[in-house]
Amino acid sequence: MSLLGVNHVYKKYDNGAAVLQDVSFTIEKGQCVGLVGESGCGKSTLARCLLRIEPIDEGTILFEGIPLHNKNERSLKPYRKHIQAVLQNPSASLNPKLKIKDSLLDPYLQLGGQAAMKHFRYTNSKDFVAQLLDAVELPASLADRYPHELSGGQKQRVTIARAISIEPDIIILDEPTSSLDVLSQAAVLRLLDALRVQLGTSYLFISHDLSAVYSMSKTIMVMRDGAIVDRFEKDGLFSKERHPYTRELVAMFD
Ligand SMILES: Nc1ncnc2c1ncn2[C@@H]1O[C@H](COP(=O)(O)OP(=O)(O)OP(=O)(O)O)[C@@H](O)[C@H]1O
Repeated sequence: MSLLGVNHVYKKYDNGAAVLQDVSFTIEKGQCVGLVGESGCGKSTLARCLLRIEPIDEGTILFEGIPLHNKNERSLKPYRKHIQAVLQNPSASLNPKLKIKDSLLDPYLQLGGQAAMKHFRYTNSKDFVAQLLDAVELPASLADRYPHELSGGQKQRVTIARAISIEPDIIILDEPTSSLDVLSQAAVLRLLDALRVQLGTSYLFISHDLSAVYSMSKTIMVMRDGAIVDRFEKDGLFSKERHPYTRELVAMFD
């Protein structure tokens, strides 16, 4: 059984335009599935639907075979531990009034300090924060700073540390590097890849940047106007069988 199963999902906003159209895919344990498409095609809407920030109109979203799409906030709560997110803008994801250590502790404390851990060990809060900062290659001394005292790349590492702190099964990465400079982008992608291998986490890696998706993902899906128009294993990117739209993206990539 797949870790995440998305089946025939449709979504419209109140203004009526169809944003997601018959979207289906699966994610297996430890796998990175990439989703590429141009601005406005519906990528972030899909992320918000998977995170249940937005409801879907039709279809199913299953975690290990259990439907999530029809659960209310209360019955969804146990599943929040399994699916975390890292979004485009780290400044918006971190509470400016909280020190880094408090932001890092927040997901664990929200679970009532009950998260079952395989890789991190909670002995005390200081040590736990140090383990998390170390996992994202940041010095423990950043724990007492506020977000505005960190660079963009450091802030995004903190949001990654927050996401992995409760050892979720899946992380939805929605344009996680697009607000960073080129060097920080490459470093954050390398870090994410290493963490996937080390922690066995699965990713849905969403980006408009085909080269970033290509570097991270084993399976790649191409979205256009809310529909998945092509999907293939990474090795098949340059195949003649690719959808004409994928070939357009590849031509830009060259
Ligand atoms: N809350 C909303 N209400 C109405 N329409 C929306 C809303 N959010 C997004 N849309 C529309 O849905 C479509 C898809 O937007 P979405 O943000 O999912 O695209 P995207 O592929 O993530 O784009 P980008 O890469 O620019 O973030 C767009 O036409 C957008 O204008």
